Amino acid sequence: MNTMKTLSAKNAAALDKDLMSVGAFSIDQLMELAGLSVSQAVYRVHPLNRGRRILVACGPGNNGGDGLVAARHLWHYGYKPTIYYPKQSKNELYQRLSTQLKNLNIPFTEDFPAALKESDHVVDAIFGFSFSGEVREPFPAVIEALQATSVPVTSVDAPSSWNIEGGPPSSGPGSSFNPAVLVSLTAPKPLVKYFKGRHFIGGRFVSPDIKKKYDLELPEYEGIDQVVEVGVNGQKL
Ligand SMILES: NC(=O)C1=CN([C@@H]2O[C@H](COP(=O)(O)OP(=O)(O)OC[C@H]3O[C@@H](n4cnc5c(N)ncnc54)[C@H](O)[C@@H]3O)[C@@H](O)[C@H]2O)[C@@H](O)CC1
Ligand SMILES: [K+]
Repeated sequence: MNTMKTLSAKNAAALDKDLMSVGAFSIDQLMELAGLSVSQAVYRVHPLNRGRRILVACGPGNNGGDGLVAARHLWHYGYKPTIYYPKQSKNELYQRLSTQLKNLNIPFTEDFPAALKESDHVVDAIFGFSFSGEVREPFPAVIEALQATSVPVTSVDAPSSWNIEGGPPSSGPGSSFNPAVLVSLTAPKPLVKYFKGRHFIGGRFVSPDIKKKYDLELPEYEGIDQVVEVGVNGQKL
């Protein structure tokens, strides 16, 4: 069993606020580091020779922003990302992240099933720690497609549709969704105990004070790495 200490949805949100107040980080900085971590995890599990076509599914919040950042880094590594971003935020930060991708001629698609058929790997950046309730439109069909596909999926912070504390929903979209890879940002959320697959921690921005305040148990990052692989199939590495 994975016995790592976890961070509840409520504490994850409080920690995020602390990073941006006492921590003096801007959201852009945190998102850049989160997205960079995700891109490094994808490079580890899916090196270029396994296929370059990466479909990045982005939701309406910061989890989606992490996906937009990851897509840009993946392009620079030599991948061919495609973005599915059906609920685009009007917030200036997201508009700039989208423009950065368009400046690299990275395509945006509205047809998720067709794009999935043409992909070698998927980044699930739809929902993170602020997800709650039942999946609303237009995402139920997307979650259904993710759980049915044989294309490997890397989920950012949470498998989208899973309850942050309770894991996969008991029925409906997501009830049999098991991504191959999970990148927990800052620290794992309680849902990790239901996750089977390769588990990474990313988001290398925690100070000793924050680590102490939230009683975090964080792995040692090596050298210049932005991710640490901590478990596979529920077993600690
Ligand atoms: N401190 C950290 O660890 C950091 C976390 N970041 C990311 O930020 C995420 C949290 O971001 P947010 O708080 O913006 O929230 P999320 O991106 O988790 O999701 C919120 C969005 O999803 C929508 N939503 C919620 N429940 C829904 C449902 N049932 N059906 C349809 N839509 C639903 C909300 O209306 C909102 O637009 C984290 O999971 C992580 O990916 C990074 O960007 C920055 C640093
Ligand atoms: K996600």
